[in-house]
Amino acid sequence: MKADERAMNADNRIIVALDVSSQEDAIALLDKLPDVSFWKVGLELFVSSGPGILEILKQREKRIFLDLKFHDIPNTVAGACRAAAKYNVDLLTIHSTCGKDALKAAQLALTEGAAAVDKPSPKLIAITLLTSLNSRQLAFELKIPLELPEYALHMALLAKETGLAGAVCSPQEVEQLRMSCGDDFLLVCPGVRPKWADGGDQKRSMTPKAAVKAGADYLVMGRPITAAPDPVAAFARICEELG
Ligand SMILES: O=C(O)c1cc(=O)[nH]c(=O)n1[C@@H]1O[C@H](COP(=O)(O)O)[C@@H](O)[C@H]1O
Repeated sequence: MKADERAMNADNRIIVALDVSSQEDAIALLDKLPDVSFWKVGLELFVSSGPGILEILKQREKRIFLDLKFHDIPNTVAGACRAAAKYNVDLLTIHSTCGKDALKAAQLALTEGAAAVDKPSPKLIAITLLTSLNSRQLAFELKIPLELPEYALHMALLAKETGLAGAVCSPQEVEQLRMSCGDDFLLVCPGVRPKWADGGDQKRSMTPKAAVKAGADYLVMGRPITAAPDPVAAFARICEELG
């Protein structure tokens, strides 16, 4: 995505996470927030209610981020990507820590899978380091000897070198990743928190405005909107803060 495309409306930049456990609850959120144009279907909803929600989102002409965070051997992630291609979603996730062979196999299978069903290929984006982890956990639980920013950059570059379309990173690393990965590399940031929202389990947060200023193409937000007492007002307030 080029810089001019990045200068889009605030509400087009926000991807709202449909982190609910049933299709009925998901539809209730879609009904409540008709102005949201980009939705994320993640593990909770996909595992509990299957792919039906994707068809519903398509019927409503919404863009879809299918966040299944694949993490497996090359043959398995390739099979999963080939199968996911038929859903005709916009974004799909895989962990960079699968390694280059798996990332390459996944990208190739996704492209082939999309061509086989005559659909555009979803953009495959790689998780660098989950936003729920901090540098202490990286060092002492995961035993990664690199500093956190260096590790996140390394994971993003692995994805870029393998031909993936972009990466998922915390807003705290997005400026550095943007500088190193260039303007054509899609950078999607979860772990975004307005000042007035609860941080929850997110450890490397920034405000929506700061994240965009630092170079994020898209912001992924769930609870600050969906668990707010008034989700419509929360979404409107975030759009207003983004300017
Ligand atoms: O891939 C993701 O979207 C993701 C990656 C990551 O590192 N951290 C992260 O929070 N996410 C997702 O972003 C969403 C954040 O939700 P909230 O914390 O409720 O805003 C959740 O659906 C997470 O699964």
